[in-house]
Amino acid sequence: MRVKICGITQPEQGKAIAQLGATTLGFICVSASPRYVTCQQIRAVVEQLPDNIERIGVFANATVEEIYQVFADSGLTGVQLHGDESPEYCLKLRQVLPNTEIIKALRVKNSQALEQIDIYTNCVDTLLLDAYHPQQLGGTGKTLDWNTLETFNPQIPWLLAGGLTPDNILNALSQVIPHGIDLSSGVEIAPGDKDLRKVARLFEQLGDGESLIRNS
Ligand SMILES: O=C(O)c1ccccc1NCC(=O)[C@H](O)[C@H](O)COP(=O)(O)O
Repeated sequence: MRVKICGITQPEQGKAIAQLGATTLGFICVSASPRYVTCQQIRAVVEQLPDNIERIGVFANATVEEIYQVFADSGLTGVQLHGDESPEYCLKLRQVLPNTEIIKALRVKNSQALEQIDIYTNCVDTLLLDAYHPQQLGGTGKTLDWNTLETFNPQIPWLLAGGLTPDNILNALSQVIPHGIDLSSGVEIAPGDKDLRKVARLFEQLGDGESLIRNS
């Protein structure tokens, strides 16, 4: 199973989290976030990582040109769109960054919100479902209603996000079958400062629950 730990800010923490088993690290490129990192900070983390670790830049309502510039300067392998980006915008970004994974995050307010997801399946590589929060775009620690996702089965891979922790991950994965998971505040001491003991416990839980994780 793909495991993305998001909101990495420190090189030693990025390296340790990759060693613990993360397949993917996320970097917040949204300046209003307390987890915001510059290209220089992303590069400092990337330099510590083995090549097989995916490195995703998280953007919200940025211009294609802004994303291109950060992408060129920081050693990212993919882009996560966490704002109100349209399918047309996603297609334009795909032209500008071919051979780059594009993840569209959708903040799910209710079960109707799931209906609009189909319009993205031809425009991006991966979907990410996050919890809705009226003021914040992400990293909120709020969980989705996993019951509403029991039959969710889009045509492209998807990641479950939103308030996941080492304590609730097996419960979530007993109800929902994503291709991967994404955690941020649930493995933190403070925004941007990851708690390596919590990350280690997450991987212990995932190891213990292997038989539950049907889509690994
Ligand atoms: O994490 C942020 O600060 C953030 C700010 C603006 C846009 C997106 C942001 N995070 C996106 C993520 O991928 C988080 O991992 C996701 O929202 C889950 O967060 P959490 O509920 O804390 O696990």
